[in-house]
Amino acid sequence: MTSDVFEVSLEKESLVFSSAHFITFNGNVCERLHGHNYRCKCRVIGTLDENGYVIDFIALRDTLQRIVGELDHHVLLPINHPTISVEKKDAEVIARFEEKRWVFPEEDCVLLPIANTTAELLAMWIADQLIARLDAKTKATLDKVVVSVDENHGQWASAESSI
Ligand SMILES: Nc1nc2c(c(=O)[nH]1)N=C([C@H](O)[C@H](O)COP(=O)(O)OP(=O)(O)OP(=O)(O)O)CN2
Repeated sequence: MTSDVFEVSLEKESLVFSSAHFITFNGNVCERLHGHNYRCKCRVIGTLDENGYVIDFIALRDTLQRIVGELDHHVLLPINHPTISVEKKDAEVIARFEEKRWVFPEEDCVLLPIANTTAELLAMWIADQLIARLDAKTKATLDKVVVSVDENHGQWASAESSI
């Protein structure tokens, strides 16, 4: 029996980020600012390179670790939200939703080009970052990346990106 398609996956204790966020749901319901100890894992599907790898575990691990490290201990804010506005001004970030207003030091925030900081959209952003940051050589044999984010003890959401 032969196989043309292989998969590697990473699920490690170190792939965590503790971040603050709030989302809206059902139209105009806006959560209070709160935090999660998020966990992240990924799967990469593809063919084998000359090493017999889909991708080097080490390259994948270190790249994903850097991405989640950039989210760790930050406030995550969506810049493509239809009704939350996010503005940078004088080294601060001001987020507004209806009558509510939050002001944070700019250095404490990560502004993300997504519509809501749901676990699904965080997973999508991380998958896109992972693909963008893996170098062209490493990406040569990859077909698909699946990133999963856990918001709260087993509440996982996943995003699948084809390359
Ligand atoms: N499919 C999704 N559903 C929900 C998401 C999400 O990202 N994707 N997010 C939320 C909220 O962010 C909510 O804050 C989730 O937090 P959680 O702490 O799990 O909610 P609870 O308050 O019910 O749990 P506690 O254990 O009491 O903190 C909702 N749904």
